[in-house]
Amino acid sequence: MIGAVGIVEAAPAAKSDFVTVKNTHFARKGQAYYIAGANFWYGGYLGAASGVGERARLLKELDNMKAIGINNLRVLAVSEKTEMKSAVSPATTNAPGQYDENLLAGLDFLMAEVAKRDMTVVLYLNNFWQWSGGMTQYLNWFEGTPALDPNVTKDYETYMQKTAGFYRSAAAQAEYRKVIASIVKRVNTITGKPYSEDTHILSWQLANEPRPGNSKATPEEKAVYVKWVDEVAGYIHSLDKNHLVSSGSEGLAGSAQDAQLYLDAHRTKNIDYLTYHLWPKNWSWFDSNNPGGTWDNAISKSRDYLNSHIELAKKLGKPIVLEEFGLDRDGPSFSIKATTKIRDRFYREVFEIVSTRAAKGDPIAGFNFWAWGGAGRAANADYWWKPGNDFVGDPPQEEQGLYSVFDSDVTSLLLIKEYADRLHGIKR
Ligand SMILES: O=C1NC[C@H](CO)[C@@H](O)[C@@H]1O
Repeated sequence: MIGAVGIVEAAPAAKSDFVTVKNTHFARKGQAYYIAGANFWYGGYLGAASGVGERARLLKELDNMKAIGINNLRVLAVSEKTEMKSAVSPATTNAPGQYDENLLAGLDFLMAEVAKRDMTVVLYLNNFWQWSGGMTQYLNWFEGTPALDPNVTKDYETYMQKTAGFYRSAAAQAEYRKVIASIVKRVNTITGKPYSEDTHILSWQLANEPRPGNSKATPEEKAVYVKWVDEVAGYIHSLDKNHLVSSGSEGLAGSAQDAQLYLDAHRTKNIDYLTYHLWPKNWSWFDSNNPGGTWDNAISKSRDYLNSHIELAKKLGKPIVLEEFGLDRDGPSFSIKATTKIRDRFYREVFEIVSTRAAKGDPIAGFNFWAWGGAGRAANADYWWKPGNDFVGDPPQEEQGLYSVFDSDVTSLLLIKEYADRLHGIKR
């Protein structure tokens, strides 16, 4: 198309080129679209032109993921500078209104390379946890409360209750919306394409694992959370008519075990599909020091969690994506030399349920395992991350090697490919 000044401009993408929801499934380019995805939180960091950027590594990681059928990446789009040791540095937001263009251009580079491989990306715009600064850092900026690091306080209940105060802070919400607008309305500096026109973005996601409060969240806290999800998702849709919006919820584990709350928070027309996460070890269903004695309990609860959330999606008539799940290496060990027999068995159990129910036509739209470690390697004997170290699938608040799938984990990669192929083969 010749523009007014004779510059050839790309014709706007057809609506069908974007991922859309068709009844209880995703559709893309006239076909049913299933996600065989990876969590790749640091993808934009690797894309930076300097500093933490490692563009050669990024291209290799994308090619290796593509080669095993991974078609979707879940990526951290925004991080906040913080004093907390458990958080990644640098950050895309150095202070309210001060954004790191080098890092944000890294996301541009990632999106340009994702497009070349015809992959899609879910971009999350905040974090309920501290490993990227997140909501607790917003509260430090705008309410003067300390940025809480549960790795230091060892008190998750207090952390969750305080962090949910983010939803009620007008000043924090105003900056959060400013950041959202700066990303959603961003023009990719590599491709020249507005993000709102990028058909390789599958959805904007409110945050990583937003929770209403702690396990004893009050009715008032739950109501604030439901209103926040609806209003922020509506705000994103007001900025971008093309893309889907999701919450980033873990499901019941992130909804104070309250199914009604999970349904109420995702009923709004502003939330296009449901998300859920599955963490048997984090939720104490599985003890990796006693795998034989806890496997049956873990897998039974996991199967129930996997299936019951698909039933909740049916209730709302929306697709659902299992966008996080993981288990640690045999031993347990953080070492890349440790085998992954138990994790592979768990992955297969998860993949079987997801792929079987997707093939049956149930509203499960796919998976993203947590998380792609690829060529990254832990740098320190204690397995903790320090600035300058490789990024791996485990963010800085966890040992580097805890849940990562590395490029040398051949049995895991073959398993992922087997089920990616199965999902890609579903015709609807
Ligand atoms: O979003 C998340 N869910 C679980 C991961 C592993 O514990 C964690 O690293 C991340 O905060």
